[in-house]
Amino acid sequence: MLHEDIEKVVFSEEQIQNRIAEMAKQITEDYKDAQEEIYCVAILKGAVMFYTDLVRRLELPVRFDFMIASSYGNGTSTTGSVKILKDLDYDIEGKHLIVIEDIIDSGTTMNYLNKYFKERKPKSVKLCSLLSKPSRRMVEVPIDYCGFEVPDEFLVGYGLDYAEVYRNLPYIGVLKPEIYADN
Ligand SMILES: O=P(O)(O)OC[C@H]1O[C@H](OP(=O)(O)OP(=O)(O)O)[C@H](O)[C@@H]1O
Ligand code: HPA
Repeated sequence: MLHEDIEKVVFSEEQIQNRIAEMAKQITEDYKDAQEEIYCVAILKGAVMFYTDLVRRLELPVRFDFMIASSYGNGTSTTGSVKILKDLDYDIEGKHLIVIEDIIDSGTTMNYLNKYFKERKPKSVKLCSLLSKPSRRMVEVPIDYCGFEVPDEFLVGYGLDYAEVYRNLPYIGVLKPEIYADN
């Protein structure tokens, strides 16, 4: 039903947590002289697990904000159109922004959101993504902090869903082929 649907584990819970600790150390170091709050924006829903694990390890004054963006529907490839279902709560003009994503795949979502953020004139914007799938990229998206590069496989777990299921797995894996409705 849940674990039984997984063909293989790609990143274990331990591998994910170890990498997040390294990323948090790097970000803490990079912003240690900022002397202002860092606005950490999660792009939900996928980034929920990564966000909470990462920010609790940042030794910096952080402000939480959340956007909900969606473009995948129930399939395994982007629809190409990004819907913002929830906007930022704060005015980010003149602020340091770190955008926190679970995965950059085709790049469509972040390409769209980058333009949106830049129009709001933050002091700086950096992108932090746990995963990057470079072989699927349709638009270039610079990633400042990347956890792991992954091959061209549809991944689930640790926030990543297939048709809204499997987000609560503590590891990242690949589903058995018979699970996909579009197979
Ligand atoms: O680089 P891309 O091809 O745009 O793919 C990346 C985006 O896809 C996923 O979101 P999704 O639209 O599935 O919404 P979700 O976060 O609610 O799962 C993921 O969380 C990223 O935001
Ligand atoms: O591999 C993926 N898995 C789940 N959601 C995604 N959104 C973009 N790529 C993926």
